[in-house]
Amino acid sequence: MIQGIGASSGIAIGKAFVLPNWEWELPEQKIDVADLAREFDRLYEGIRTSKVEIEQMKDELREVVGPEETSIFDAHLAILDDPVFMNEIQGIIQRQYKAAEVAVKEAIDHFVTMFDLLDDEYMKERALDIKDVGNRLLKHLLGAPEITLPSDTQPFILIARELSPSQLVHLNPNHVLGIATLAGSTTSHSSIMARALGVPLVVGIESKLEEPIQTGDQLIIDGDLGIVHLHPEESLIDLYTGKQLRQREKKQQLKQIVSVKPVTKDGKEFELSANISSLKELDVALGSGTNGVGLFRTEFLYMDRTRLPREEEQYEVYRSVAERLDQKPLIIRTLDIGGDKQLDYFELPEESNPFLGYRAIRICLDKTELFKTQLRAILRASHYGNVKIMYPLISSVEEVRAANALLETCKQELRAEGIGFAENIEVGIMIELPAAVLIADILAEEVNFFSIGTNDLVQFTLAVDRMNEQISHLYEPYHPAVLRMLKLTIEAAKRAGIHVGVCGEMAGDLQALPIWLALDVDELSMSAHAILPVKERLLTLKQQDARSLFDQLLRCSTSAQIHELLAASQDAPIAAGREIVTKSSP
Ligand SMILES: C=C(OP(=O)(O)O)C(=O)O
Repeated sequence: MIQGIGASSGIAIGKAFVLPNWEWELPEQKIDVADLAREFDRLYEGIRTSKVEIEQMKDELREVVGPEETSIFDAHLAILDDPVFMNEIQGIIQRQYKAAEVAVKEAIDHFVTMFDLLDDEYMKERALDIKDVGNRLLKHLLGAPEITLPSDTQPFILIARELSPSQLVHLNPNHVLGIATLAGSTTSHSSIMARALGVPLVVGIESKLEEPIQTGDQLIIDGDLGIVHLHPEESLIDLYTGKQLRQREKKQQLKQIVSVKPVTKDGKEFELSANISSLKELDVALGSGTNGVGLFRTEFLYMDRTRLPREEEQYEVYRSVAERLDQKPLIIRTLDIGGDKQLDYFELPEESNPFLGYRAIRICLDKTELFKTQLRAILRASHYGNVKIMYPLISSVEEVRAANALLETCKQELRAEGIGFAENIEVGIMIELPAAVLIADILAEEVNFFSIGTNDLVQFTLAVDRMNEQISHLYEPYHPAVLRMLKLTIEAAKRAGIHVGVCGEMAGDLQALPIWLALDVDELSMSAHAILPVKERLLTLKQQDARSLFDQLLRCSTSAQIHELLAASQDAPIAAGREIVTKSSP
């Protein structure tokens, strides 16, 4: 039995598939003269495979959007035939005795830097094309870093050192029964994605691992207790099979409340919405009777690829989600990369504190073309549903105004082009920084809604890196300081009369429900799998009781006391007046 940390609940029983090393390592040593011919053969084979892949994508896209939109692929094919690009690569191999992948990487860097220096949008676009094609070629030369199915194509339990969000987007939840990682934290974006996909996940097993797990080993993953069982006995497998069955029955039973309104016993109604990061998560959300999408993490559209998605590609996805939601609200969060969300083709600077660094709205306000491309795509999609825009990581009014000014420019462009969009599209912000909480009253004057990002808000309030396993015990959503942050934000929104939701992981935590009830939050947006369990508990609660409980929570001086009160309220209906020893409210 290996004790780790449960990061996504559920049970998986099956065989291990151990992910080989993911690193793209470029060979350092030079090649021998005798190997020159072999390097050229590898290069030509890589080019051939890349061309076949591009032709296939072109055919697939032609069927969906028609031949006009596929010209980009012709441009990419032309680069692979371009004598200047190819001469550069061949020259590096021939004259400097470097391996084909090194030569390709150096040629990409050379042309991209050269084109980027020219103050010409067309050439900058060409630089992106070169990066895209070059990365595809590199992928084939180095061996594609994709999760491929084990050869017997049986569903498996994935074992990896750590999984990045961009690696997780490759996963087909039908093939992956569960995941265990040697490192990792429960609040990383990979863990959030695993929960969204409904895949059981245990992280941080490295220190307890006495023997390495091998592909083919029999395993049980218990995402609820954070345990991995290696080579379990038959009796244990039987025990877990029974537990798995009961969990499935519970899920079935919860389906009975899909169309029941999420209203407390004394009439407080919540909007229960889903967080999604891809179209595939939308099905689960719709099957859970979601009120809409309270957070579309669009950065995942930018992953699993070799270049930035174009306006048309983004528009197609946003429009498709908006249409499938059929006038239910769709809050699209603009690009939130940085921190643990990296893009292979978009090199972010090395930073000592990436979570405090060049990320999210800061990148968008710097790379305005990139931002405008996304804003245009969202605006165009707004013509087809109830779409709203949300900016992440806002720390000041200036940022909101700068983002809105770019939005206005995009609107003007679309008007001039005769393209339809929702003129009065609502704009909101994430409240995830203490600075935003403290000026929530001022920010509320600038926007239509707030959505509280508790994941980052906890991280920044407590100065605890959400990715750092060593201090994960300090990452405490039920810290008295966090409760005060939530109260300040929600009260500011209420005073200003704007809509306020919560879209961090706390929104789907059953324990936190009385807090939202007491503070009168409008919307809770969570992993689609959490919607029905949250609704089930909500139906048993009373807002009036939650208010009394919250008064007590505010008087707690420690997180332990807060947990104790919340846990007690979970075991029994909230008993107003249940007291523990607390200090008086400041
Ligand atoms: C929802 C949030 O954003 P992220 O995607 O960073 O988890 C949050 O911080 O609570």
